[in-house]
Order: sequence, then structure tokens, then C-alpha cells
Amino acid sequence: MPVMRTIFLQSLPASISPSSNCVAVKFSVSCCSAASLVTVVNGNVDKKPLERNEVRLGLPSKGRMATDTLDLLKDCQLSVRQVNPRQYVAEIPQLSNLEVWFQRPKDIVRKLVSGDLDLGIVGLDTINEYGQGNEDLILVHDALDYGDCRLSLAIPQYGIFENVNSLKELAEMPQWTTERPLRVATGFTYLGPKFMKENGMRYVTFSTADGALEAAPAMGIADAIVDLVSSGTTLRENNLKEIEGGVILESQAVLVASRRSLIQRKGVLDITHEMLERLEAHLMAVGQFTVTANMRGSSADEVAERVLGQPSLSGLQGPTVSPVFRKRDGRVVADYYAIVICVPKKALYKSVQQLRAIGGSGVLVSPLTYIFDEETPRWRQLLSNLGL
Ligand SMILES: Nc1ncnc2c1ncn2[C@@H]1O[C@H](COP(=O)(O)OP(=O)(O)OP(=O)(O)O)[C@@H](O)[C@H]1O
Ligand SMILES: O=P(O)(O)OC[C@H]1O[C@H](OP(=O)(O)OP(=O)(O)O)[C@H](O)[C@@H]1O
Ligand SMILES: [Mg+2]
Repeated sequence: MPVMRTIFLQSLPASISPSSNCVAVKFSVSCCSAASLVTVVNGNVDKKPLERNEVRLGLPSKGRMATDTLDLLKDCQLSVRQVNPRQYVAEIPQLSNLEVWFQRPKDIVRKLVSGDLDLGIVGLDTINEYGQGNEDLILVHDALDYGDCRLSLAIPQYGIFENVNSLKELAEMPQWTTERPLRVATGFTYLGPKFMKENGMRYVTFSTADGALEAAPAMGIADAIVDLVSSGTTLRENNLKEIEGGVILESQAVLVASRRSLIQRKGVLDITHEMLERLEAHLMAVGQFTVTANMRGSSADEVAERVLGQPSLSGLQGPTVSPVFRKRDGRVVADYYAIVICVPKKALYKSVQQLRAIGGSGVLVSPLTYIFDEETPRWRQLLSNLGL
């Protein structure tokens, strides 16, 4: 009879040496989860995801992505209902059968890979770093429009680096040898070395820290750093600079899914579709205003021609032109037309000027909540990616 033992990984140390019948089982604790079950059969580890019917979405529990993520979902009418802030599980009432789990961003990626989460919202940098190119991870929406930053190589502005302004120049510095390599401090211990290798940097070593990496060069611990940059203030304040060719990755928040879950777990594809539609519709709308104006004209065609003659007034699919009926001398006439267009927020003032120039008056501007297009290109892309 095989000797069978069932152990919840959650309660285990990083390596275990079970007695008599089992050989030592080593695993990385970080890749395991409370919901995973390991069955040890005479030394063979058989890892099965615990049977579950709920679809699971991982959201950042803390850090700068946390509130922005909840705000975005709220704007999509997908408010997350959390009983209390210390509880890590929550729900979105509009999406039945969905569990929201609050996790650290890196753990969201790990748990997608291990099959303990089906969907997640995190920064692209975290997916690339902790997913390490795993093909099970699939980007559903790659531009959620917040958490913008870049992963970049930075070097001191002073000393031997004063005149070094590109990756090529850095690589060609005679200082770097096997005995004295370029020392890079980074929290990105997968992407950092990969980038340096791909860019032909031969003499490099890496050290790691969890934060405040910008201090490492001034402390004499490193020559360069690989870290996230957004405004560039932290680099500047620490006398560091980015260099040409040194951007490793442009990142922002994304919606990511497990390919296995999308294909195999009931309900994941439907929830993904609904989330994607709402996100797309909202994100498309936030950049636009609806503009309504009245315009004198002899016919709808003539008014439309005038509107389309202006570069900023073509709208999403051209203007809607409708007659405005009035009673004049006892007769119903339509000598005014109402036009409705969507204009990008950035082009609002230019559009108003162009409307006035062609006789527009009474210009009303209102915010847009959603723009639901026929079918989102990202959905079609996802289905084709899944081979469906
Ligand atoms: N300066 C920044 N500006 C904008 N977005 C950033 C910036 N730094 C990080 N991000 C984005 O926010 C994500 C989370 O960063 P944050 O530092 O808040 O994580 P965290 O949960 O505190 O994790 P850790 O404690 O390991 O750093 C990053 O992965 C990145 O996508
Ligand atoms: O270009 P900036 O706008 O200055 O932002 C960059 C800084 O933001 C992040 O640090 P964070 O604030 O998360 O602190 P940490 O170093 O403790 O992670 C990142 O690690 C940089 O240090
Ligand atoms: Mg941080």
C-alpha cells in the first residue's frame, strides 16, 4: 500500500523532510497558496488545485495600485464590496460567482501561475518580472491607463559616468572587467539580468534590495540601478540619470488572466468578457466629451458638409445631424439643425472654435460615461489567442 499524506502548504516551512516513507520535498513557499493541496505519495508530489466553482480575481491589497484599481472598477459600475479593510476576500455584486482576493501584486502573478487565481489586475512590470514569460499568462487589457511607469537602468550623473549617456557608451567603458564588473542594484532580478544579457553587457553583477535602491550608488554598493521611474524625481534627487537605450519596459496597469482558467474553468470567459466590455467602454469614454450645438442651415446634408469640413469635428462615426422644428408664421419649419459629436477632451476648445466658425451656437458640452462599440477588438484578439 502506498503511504499517502495530505498537507496544506500554508502550514509548511520552506523545505520539509518527512519521515520514513517520503523523500525530502523542496518547494518555494512563495509559489504556493493556502488553496493548494499537496498529496505526497511515496515521495511523489502531486499538486492539484483545490476543487472550486468560483471565479477568482486578484486585486492589489496595498501599494500605489490598490486605490486606483478600486476607483477604476467603480467607474465601470463594478464596485468591490469589502466587509472590512482587513478582510482579504470581497465581491462585486454585478458579477455573480466572482470572488475578489486582495493580494500583493507579485503574489497575484504567482497565484495566477499556480492556478489559485483566474484573473488579476497588476502592473505589466510585475507580470513580466514574476511571470517570467510564462505562456499561461495572457493579457486581456494591456492599457488600463493608470500606474504608468517605466523600468529603467540609471547611472550616476557624476564621476566616471559624467559623460556616459547611452547603454552603448556604458557597455564600452574600459572599467568593467571580470574582476571588476558593473554592479547593478535592482529588485527586478529576472528582468534586470535578462536585459543586460540581451544588450551584450558582459561584465555585470547584480545585488538586490526591496526599496530605496536609488541610494545604492551613493552608498558605494552599486554603480547603477534598475528600478521603476515615473516622474523621475527620485532619480534626480539622488543625482542619477537615465540613459539612451536604458528603458527596459514601459508599464501600466493591465488585466491579466490565466489561459488555463479561461479555457477550462466555467464562467471565467463570460466574466472576462463583461469586465473587458465595461473597461473598454469606460476607458474610451473618459477621454471624450459629447458636444451638442445648433446650427442654421438649409438641409441636414448641407449642415453635415459644413461640419465635416472641419478637421476636429468628425466625431466617432461622423456627426449626428437632426432638424430642430419651430413654428414660424403658423408653419412648422426646420431651419436649424442640432449636431451631436464626440470630441477628444484635449481637442475640446479647438472643436468649439471650429463649431463657432461654421455658425454653431448654444454649444453644450457633457461628459461621457461609456462608449460601447460593436465588439471590442481586444475581445476578438483574446479569442483568437485562445484558439476559440
Ligand atoms: N513611481 C511609480 N509611479 C507609478 N507607478 C508605479 C511607480 N512605482 C511603481 N508603480 C507601479 O505600481 C506597482 C506597485 O508598486 P508598489 O511599490 O506600490 O508595490 P508594493 O505593493 O508596495 O510592492 P513592494 O512593497 O514590493 O514595492 C508597480 O509594480 C508599478 O506597476
Ligand atoms: O520617478 P518617481 O516618480 O520619483 O518614482 C520612482 C520611485 O517610485 C518607486 O518607489 P516607491 O515609492 O514604491 O518606494 P520603494 O522604493 O520603497 O519601492 C520606485 O521604486 C522609485 O523609487
Ligand atoms: Mg514599492
